[in-house]
Amino acid sequence: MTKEPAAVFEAVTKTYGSVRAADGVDLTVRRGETLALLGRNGAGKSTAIGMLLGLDVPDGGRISLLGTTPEQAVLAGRVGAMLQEGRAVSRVTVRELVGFVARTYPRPMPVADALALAGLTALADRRVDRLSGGQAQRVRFAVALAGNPELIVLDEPTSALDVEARGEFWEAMHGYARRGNTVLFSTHYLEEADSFADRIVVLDAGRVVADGTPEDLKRAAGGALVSLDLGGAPSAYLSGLPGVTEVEIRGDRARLRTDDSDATVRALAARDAIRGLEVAPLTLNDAFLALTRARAGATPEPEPSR
Ligand SMILES: Nc1ncnc2c1ncn2[C@@H]1O[C@H](COP(=O)(O)OP(=O)(O)OP(=O)(O)O)[C@@H](O)[C@H]1O
Repeated sequence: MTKEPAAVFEAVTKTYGSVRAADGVDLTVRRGETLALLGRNGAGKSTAIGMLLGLDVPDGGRISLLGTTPEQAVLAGRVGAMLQEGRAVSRVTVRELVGFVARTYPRPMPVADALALAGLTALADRRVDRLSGGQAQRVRFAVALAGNPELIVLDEPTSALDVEARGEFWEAMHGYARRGNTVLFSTHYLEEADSFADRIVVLDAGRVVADGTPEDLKRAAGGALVSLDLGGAPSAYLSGLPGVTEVEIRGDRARLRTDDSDATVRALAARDAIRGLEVAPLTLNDAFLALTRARAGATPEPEPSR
């Protein structure tokens, strides 16, 4: 197998009217990794995926896919995709549908392999319009596998699935990834990115704001959360306590982000300010919020009443 990266974005920009949907995206997707593109609604995930697949053209910068152009890679069946919408045809069986798509590619995957990888062997003779939502999604996965792709691109693949169907879907995807293939998926679900990706790239307002393993992201956003009841006492001093990087007051409760929770708690104790104390490690959700909130110019989520 050639050694070029699975995909490379270089200074990619895309503007829709006044919206910068891609604002200088630089990203290299390595072969064999499972990478999550994580971001809020409108962060630019679908735009990046559309350009990667050659469905949309960047205004500036360059994208290469498997060492060639997106168009060439897609035509050769080297890339499979599952995009957000897409209605299954009716009346044909699962096997017929996957076989039909496979025949349109130069070097297809054997249909039995695609069905097995998607966990559909037992459903091969079922009509595609008589499947549950989770099974129908796995059929779309089998269709994406039909060309025997080296890379598969999934735009929010599990957004409509329940927890069990989601688990089955990811099990199928892991079988494909274990063959040394590359998976790029977008998601809003932090837990999904955490559980299934080797690497998470956070997009915000068309920019890459973080890139690393889930653990890297938690570390980059810093430490722990210390929360306590204020008991009516003033709160201005909290931001000056050792380790504290961010203070949030909700009602009578203060939430402190700290990169040295021991020092913060000692300082609180010295002021006799420990009431209802809780110390919790930073979750991926906290890390994500901190990363997307910290961007200059980013629109913050509306905060509940302060
Ligand atoms: N064809 C288009 N015409 C105009 N604006 C667009 C178009 N496509 C995307 N946008 C805008 O570009 C921005 C990025 O959209 P995009 O769909 O890439 O985000 P996303 O991260 O995929 O969001 P979601 O999670 O909601 O799918 C948004 O502000 C969106 O409204």
